[in-house]
Amino acid sequence: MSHSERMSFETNALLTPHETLQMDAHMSSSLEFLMENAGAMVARLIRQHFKSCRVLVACGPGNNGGDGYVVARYLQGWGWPVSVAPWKKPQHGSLAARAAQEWTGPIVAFEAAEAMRAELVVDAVFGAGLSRPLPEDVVHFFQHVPRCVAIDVPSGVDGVTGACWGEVPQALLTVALVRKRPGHLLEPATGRCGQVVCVDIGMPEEAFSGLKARYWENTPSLWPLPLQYEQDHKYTRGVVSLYGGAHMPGAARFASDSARHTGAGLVCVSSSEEGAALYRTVLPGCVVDQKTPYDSVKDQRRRVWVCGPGLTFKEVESVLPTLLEAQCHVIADAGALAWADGLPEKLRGVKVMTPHLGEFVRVFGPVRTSRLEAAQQASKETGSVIVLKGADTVIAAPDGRTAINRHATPALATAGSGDVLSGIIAALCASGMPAWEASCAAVWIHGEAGRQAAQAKGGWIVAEDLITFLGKARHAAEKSQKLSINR
Ligand SMILES: NC(=O)C1=CN([C@@H]2O[C@H](COP(=O)(O)OP(=O)(O)OC[C@H]3O[C@@H](n4cnc5c(N)ncnc54)[C@H](OP(=O)(O)O)[C@@H]3O)[C@@H](O)[C@H]2O)[C@@H](O)CC1
Ligand SMILES: Nc1ncnc2c1ncn2[C@@H]1O[C@H](COP(=O)(O)OP(=O)(O)O)[C@@H](O)[C@H]1O
Ligand SMILES: [K+]
Repeated sequence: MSHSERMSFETNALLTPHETLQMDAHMSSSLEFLMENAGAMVARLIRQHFKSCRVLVACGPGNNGGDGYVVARYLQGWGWPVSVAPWKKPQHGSLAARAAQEWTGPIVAFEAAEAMRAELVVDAVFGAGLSRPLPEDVVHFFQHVPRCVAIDVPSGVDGVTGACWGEVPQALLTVALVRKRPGHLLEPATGRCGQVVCVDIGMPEEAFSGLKARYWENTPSLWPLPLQYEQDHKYTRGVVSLYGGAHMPGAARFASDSARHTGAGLVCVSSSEEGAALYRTVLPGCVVDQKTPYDSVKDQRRRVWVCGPGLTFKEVESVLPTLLEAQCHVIADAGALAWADGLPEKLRGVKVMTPHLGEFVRVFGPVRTSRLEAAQQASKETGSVIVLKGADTVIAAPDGRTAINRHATPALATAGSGDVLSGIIAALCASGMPAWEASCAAVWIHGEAGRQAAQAKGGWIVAEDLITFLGKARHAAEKSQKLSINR
């Protein structure tokens, strides 16, 4: 197995059900051993999280159900009162059927009355590969469950998109096997999973051979940040440019301050005569000029641009086409996205787009699949990195790599927070990071700054607070990277 293959399935890689099936096919002779380990690990976690109580294990006909029978056997072995409720029996001769045969304890009907009698229900009905609506009797059963622990996912969760095939069980704890799945990190599934704990079931390394990770949880090990060197000067750190609008200077201010606080060597702001006078006063740390976009792009150091925060349609119209023609690295947000209302081709050549869902729909039309797939599709079609913002921000690259970020806080839901993000992305692009890595890193640093600011300020912050924590947030990412290298 090559180094890059091993790296690509590091612990922050996310496994799709399809990849799991490929692994299982590769490991067919060890599946019984893996199921035994999976069941044992889930049982151990239950013992860690709960006191001995009446447990009902709800088992489906597939391998998820097979894991359930093993859990039941372990808990019973430790003296817990356990029953199993099979939704449907496993197919004769299957792996799950063998696990079921080894269960010699009580078997009860799969019905709501049994669910109500239990103090804890283990959901081993369906795993993450379910691709049709939950059967009604399963929904009805779980409506009467007091406390629930789910194996793999709560039954009915789509392991890739995080969509729910109907009313899925509400788990307190979800046990992911081998690696988390994208769906564990995406709404609405995240809200149904409770705490997600990933367990090692002894999957051998060769099971990953031939597989290439495409999904990752956004963590600092995904994107090495450039270091500071003795010989650094402002131009080696990178220059960020932006066009400052004459009507909403706050947005340009947030983006430019954020770029500076994240480490950009220099931030240049071009504006109209009226705007430039204002920006000279409010942005003393930036170089402010009245150059036309046409003249600005002649300066080869000014390759990275934020376009959109605080700009009107007319202002975008007067700037963005010139930047794209000059093949500048453009981070398009806010006004630039509104300018492309229903016409994503107007943004062709943009390196990174940072829409929230409303802006995304405005540019690309209604989301008919899932947010995840829609972002991936839009990225593939436009050739831009799409940062689809939200509590579960999706960062999709045109080549299919997709990161999901949960390193954030609801404290970020404050006006100007998006402008801050575009400034961070620009600073990291200007430092030489490729667009997808820069975007992932920026989203993480943004989330970290939000968390630190919220902690310092008692939970309620504004965009200005966020900016003051960006240096510390970048440092936290660097520290985490050093730790993972030394591990
Ligand atoms: N490598 C790993 O990570 C390991 C993973 N392991 C475990 O494997 C689990 C995945 O197992 P799995 O592939 O058998 O899927 P799972 O969901 O159990 O069963 C699907 C079955 O349900 C049936 N079915 C579905 N919907 C239905 C409906 N509406 N009405 C009727 N039937 C319906 C469906 O029928 P079919 O679609 O064929 O008609 C099929 O028979 C995973 O979650 C994890 O717990 C471990 O064992 C160790 C190693
Ligand atoms: N509930 C939340 N949890 C985590 N992050 C959030 C939440 N709400 C908003 N954010 C983040 O805050 C930022 C808001 O951006 P945006 O909506 O563009 O704000 P604005 O346009 O006012 O600057 C995004 O990065 C988004 O991911
Ligand atoms: K399940």
